[in-house]
Amino acid sequence: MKKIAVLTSGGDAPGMNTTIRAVVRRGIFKGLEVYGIYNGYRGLIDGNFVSMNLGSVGDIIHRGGTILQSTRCEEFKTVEGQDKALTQLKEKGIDGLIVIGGDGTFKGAEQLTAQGFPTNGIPGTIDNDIAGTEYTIGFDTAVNTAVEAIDKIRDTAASHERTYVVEVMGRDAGNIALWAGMCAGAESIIIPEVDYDAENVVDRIKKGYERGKTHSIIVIAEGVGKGTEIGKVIKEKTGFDTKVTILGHIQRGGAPSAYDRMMSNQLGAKAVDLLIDGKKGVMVGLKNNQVINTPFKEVEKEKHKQMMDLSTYHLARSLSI
Ligand SMILES: Nc1ncnc2c1ncn2[C@@H]1O[C@H](COP(=O)(O)OP(=O)(O)OP(=O)(O)O)[C@@H](O)[C@H]1O
Ligand SMILES: O=P(O)(O)OC[C@H]1O[C@](O)(CO)[C@@H](O)[C@@H]1O
Ligand SMILES: [Mg+2]
Repeated sequence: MKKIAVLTSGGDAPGMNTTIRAVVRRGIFKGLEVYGIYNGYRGLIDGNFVSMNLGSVGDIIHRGGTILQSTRCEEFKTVEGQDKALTQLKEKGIDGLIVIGGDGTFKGAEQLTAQGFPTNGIPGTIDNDIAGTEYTIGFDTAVNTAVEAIDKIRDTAASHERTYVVEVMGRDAGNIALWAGMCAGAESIIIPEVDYDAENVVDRIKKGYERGKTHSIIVIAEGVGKGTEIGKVIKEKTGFDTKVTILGHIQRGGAPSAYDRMMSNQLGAKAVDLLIDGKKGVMVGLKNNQVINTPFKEVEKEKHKQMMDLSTYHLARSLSI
């Protein structure tokens, strides 16, 4: 292994830059040449490669976003697209690839691996929805952003005796909603992993007002449906002044938290070390506080929904009566 390349793909996540830095610096430390690929799989197909040195990743450890840019690339899902990518890697003399992204990104990496190109993955997505790891880079920062926002909403909600529905990100997973809802003391948390019971949500709001609460906060994961629809139902059924706030992409930006930076460094370096040791076709991850690796095939097979530990959800409910 002499030359490796790194790319970021799918939705960006705080910590991607720290991870790029870790990959580049660990690679150089281990005597490798390291290339960056711009725009994820799009840049891989187009041959948009750049040579990276120690200075290329200076002053990015604390920055949100990704200096390599990220895209969603439909062409890469086709055999023709993957062939073009493999030709580029061959022409540039690259021996190994590291992809930073989410579940979709690893499906792509699995294809490259199946076609014989050594590829490893690092989980980078705010959703924390990847099987084979208990943590994905960016989740902690996103949750903290959501909690900070909900704390602010609570101030104004209390002043005006309002009910707020706050929609947070999570395409198919309720992890951000669960953590942010629990940490911000939401009355109800609505996530795709648990059947939505509108009557129960309304009931909890009414009971809260009856015992003198001045506000209610309902956190909903976007994967369940539109917060605006739920807001309408709550308003109709309670008669309370109900507002809806969609936090949106604010959750994807900002400086990575210390925890995200630590994970970026640990997982980034491990992905490089594994390639050097000849271990390929795996995603690095965290289990029981240990850095582990899981074959892409298994990452795909396991369903994240079945992995979610719902004890946290039930605990949150018991604390928000
Ligand atoms: N089945 C597949 N085969 C080949 N490539 C794929 C496949 N699925 C996804 N990809 C590639 O990975 C890219 C990123 O996937 P996707 O848009 O699902 O984001 P992700 O990696 O899951 O990240 P996030 O969910 O955090 O946004 C896609 O645009 C596509 O190029
Ligand atoms: O930025 P885009 O392409 O609209 O993607 C939004 C999606 O990406 C994520 O932020 C990360 O997967 C999801 O929570 C969200 O559904
Ligand atoms: Mg995904």
